[in-house]
Amino acid sequence: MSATKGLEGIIATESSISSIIDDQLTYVGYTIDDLAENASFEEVIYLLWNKKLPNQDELDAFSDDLFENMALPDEVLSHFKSYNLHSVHPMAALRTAISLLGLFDEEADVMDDAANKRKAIRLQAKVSAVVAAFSRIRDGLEPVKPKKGLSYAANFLYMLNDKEPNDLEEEAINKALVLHADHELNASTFTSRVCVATLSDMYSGITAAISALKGPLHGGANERVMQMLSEIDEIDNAIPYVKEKMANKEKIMGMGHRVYRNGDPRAKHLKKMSKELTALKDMSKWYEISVEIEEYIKSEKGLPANVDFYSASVYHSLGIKHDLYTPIFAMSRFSGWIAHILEQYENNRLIRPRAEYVGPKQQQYVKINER
Ligand SMILES: CC(=O)SCCNC(=O)CCNC(=O)[C@H](O)C(C)(C)COP(=O)(O)OP(=O)(O)OC[C@H]1O[C@@H](n2cnc3c(N)ncnc32)[C@H](O)[C@@H]1OP(=O)(O)O
Ligand SMILES: O=C([O-])CC(=O)C(=O)O
Repeated sequence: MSATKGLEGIIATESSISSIIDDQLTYVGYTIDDLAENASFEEVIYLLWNKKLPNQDELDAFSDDLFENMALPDEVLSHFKSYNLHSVHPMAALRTAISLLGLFDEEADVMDDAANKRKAIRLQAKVSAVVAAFSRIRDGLEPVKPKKGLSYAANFLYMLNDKEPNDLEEEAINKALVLHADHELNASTFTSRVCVATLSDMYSGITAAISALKGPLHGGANERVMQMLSEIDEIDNAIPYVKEKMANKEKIMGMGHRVYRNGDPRAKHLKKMSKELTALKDMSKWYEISVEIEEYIKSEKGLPANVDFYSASVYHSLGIKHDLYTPIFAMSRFSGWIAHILEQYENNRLIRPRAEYVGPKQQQYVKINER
């Protein structure tokens, strides 16, 4: 037995949700390019959970169901007033709030298909309200209730800003949500599957996944990309900055990928959006600095930009606080995690790989006073 570091290249499960083949990403067989150009996030959630696109009636009913389930229990809202929101990361707050929501869901531990589908809707609906409410309460503002008739993307911005977004802002968030929804067996999705393969409940699987997404090598990279862009600040500083980072063996956030070698197919959509939005908001320098870094790292290390790289300047141009970038990623990825949790339950077996033991052997216990 010998170990494969980071499980690189190991096929750990079968799945019919999303695939990455020859650097092409598909959800249930639809290319990400097709979906990014045409689909609403609600259609994508439906697709991932039902393995088919909804017709108009199905979409209307599904969207209504999401809307009806967005309200948060008062206890979840009031718990945000019980600690210093300025001293915790919103991903930690999200992790706790979702776990807390489970305590108010009478079906949390009911494991049949129908109950799991109802919990799926509740979780997907409420996550956007949790992220928006956290941000508003942190700013000393009252949470805003969702508005009937708005899309999932528009409702999130409405609950966040107490203002309906314009078409371009709604389109940008919708596209970002579509692009981040699922990604085969990434670290957080794998985490959720490992968790529920013990027949633990959906809230536990999602809470575990949030915990994995939070890390800077995964979803946490998008916030750090914006931190890097802010530190660089001027285009002339970009290359000296990344050269110094690389000389210190530090990673450049938003660059590189375990699976894609020639480029992440989602990045070009975010790059285009970043170009358009930053130009419109008179913030082109963030796009230009990003391009400078991308080209330099590509030529020096052969590493492509990943999905986190251009999402940073997109969210910045929408006026979103930097530490909400990873929670927005989570909002989208809830749909993929839930699809994988449902798929795991459908054909479950405990996930329990082996470790190659490399520690000392044949040791003899020595009494404490003789050590
Ligand atoms: C949604 C997502 O999760 S997308 C990924 C988000 N994460 C990031 O953007 C963080 C920055 N990127 C990284 O840390 C990595 O590229 C990962 C974690 C995404 C993939 O990691 P791995 O597949 O394990 O690649 P690994 O870390 O082994 O890198 C291979 C080589 O490329 C280098 N490398 C990889 N990514 C980077 C980077 N971002 N900056 C500089 N060098 C890098 C490594 O130093 C290593 O070089 P070496 O062979 O000379 O030692
Ligand atoms: O697949 C991965 O390893 C990381 C990633 O891009 C994602 O989760 O979207």
